[in-house]
Amino acid sequence: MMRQAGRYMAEYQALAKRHPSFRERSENTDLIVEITLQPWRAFRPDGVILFSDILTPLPAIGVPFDISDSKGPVIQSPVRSEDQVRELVPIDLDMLHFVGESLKLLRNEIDGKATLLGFVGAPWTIATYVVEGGMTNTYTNIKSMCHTAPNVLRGLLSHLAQAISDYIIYQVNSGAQCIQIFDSWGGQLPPHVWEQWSKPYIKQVTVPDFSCSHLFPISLMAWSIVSRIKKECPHVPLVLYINGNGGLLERMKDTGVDVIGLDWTVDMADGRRRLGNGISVQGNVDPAFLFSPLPVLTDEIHRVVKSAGPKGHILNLGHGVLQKTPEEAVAHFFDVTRSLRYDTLFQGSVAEELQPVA
Ligand SMILES: Cc1c2[nH]c(c1CCC(=O)O)Cc1[nH]c(c(CCC(=O)O)c1C)Cc1[nH]c(c(CCC(=O)O)c1C)Cc1[nH]c(c(C)c1CCC(=O)O)C2
Repeated sequence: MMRQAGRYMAEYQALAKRHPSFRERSENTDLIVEITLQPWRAFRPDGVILFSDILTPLPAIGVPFDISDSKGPVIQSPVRSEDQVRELVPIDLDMLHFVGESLKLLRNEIDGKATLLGFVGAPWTIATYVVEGGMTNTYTNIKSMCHTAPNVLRGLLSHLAQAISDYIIYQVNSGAQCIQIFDSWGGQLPPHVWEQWSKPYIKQVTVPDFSCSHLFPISLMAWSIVSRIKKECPHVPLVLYINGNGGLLERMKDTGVDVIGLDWTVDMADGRRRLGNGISVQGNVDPAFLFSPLPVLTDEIHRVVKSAGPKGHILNLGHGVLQKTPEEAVAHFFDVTRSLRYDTLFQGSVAEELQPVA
């Protein structure tokens, strides 16, 4: 369960008051470990997600950023020209030492009692921040770049895909046992545009793109994350999450990832039907149910688990925990989940049939 947009824990808010800079909170090993462990200590989930941000690796490729309380992520110099793309550097993992150190410490601390998750942003989603300079409702700068400066955008996405692949491998070598790829804003694209501008950089095949070779000799290939990770760390499950992915499910199937995150606008049973048996799913309780009376939340968890069926489902919210969510509702979510029993939920299905994905 993620708390990115939520910051719902009083303990986190108190720590954030003492350390008001997001960059400090997410780049100081002691703070990262402490914040990561807050929900683990409080709720004992099966998965512990590193406290970080999808934008954290940006300074290590030459793009400084900040996260302001009022505006969210801010990139001081948005990247929109060929020259700016050329100035990007290969990812300097030494600059991200705090991520590696934290993952190592967390693996020790968790001691096999939960799975430690790392995460990255997909190239398209990271590029929305790098090009727009921050959050946007319209994505007009980056969307128009697909037509006005396609080679510049391809160069940027290829650079990001390569950097993100290196960063995933670094997280895995440091102790991450599962990686979630957030293409949070992939759902802002018409599906055929997502196929062209996001999927190739995630997918399990390399897509030669020679049209820009005179501009970006190093990025002849659309760098694909999944193909590289599946080759170098075949044992690490990959989860792909796209916010608003109802229009994309069939198109996400052949990316090569192991699990597809569903947001709550997709009916779980429909989602499973559309995706077929070959792929696992994660989700998809509407985070707003955590504001409802607890028995309503209980029923909704049961409904989602039943609709997902007995195999290959990671129960989760359909997105992060919302701001101001009552902590007792989060505790209730985990209590209910722990009390679920396969034999009563899925009569006729035997527990041996279950194949955990992580
Ligand atoms: C798109 C995206 C971002 N960051 C992330 C995504 C993908 C997930 C999604 O689809 O929402 C991922 C993220 N960001 C953060 C986490 C940590 C997960 C956890 O602790 O459980 C994760 C998984 C910390 C954070 N990242 C951020 C916060 C809030 C700032 C703070 O606590 O000071 C946290 C805890 C800031 C951030 N960073 C980003 C946004 C949109 C914001 C929120 C801005 C706002 O609401 O003001 C970019």
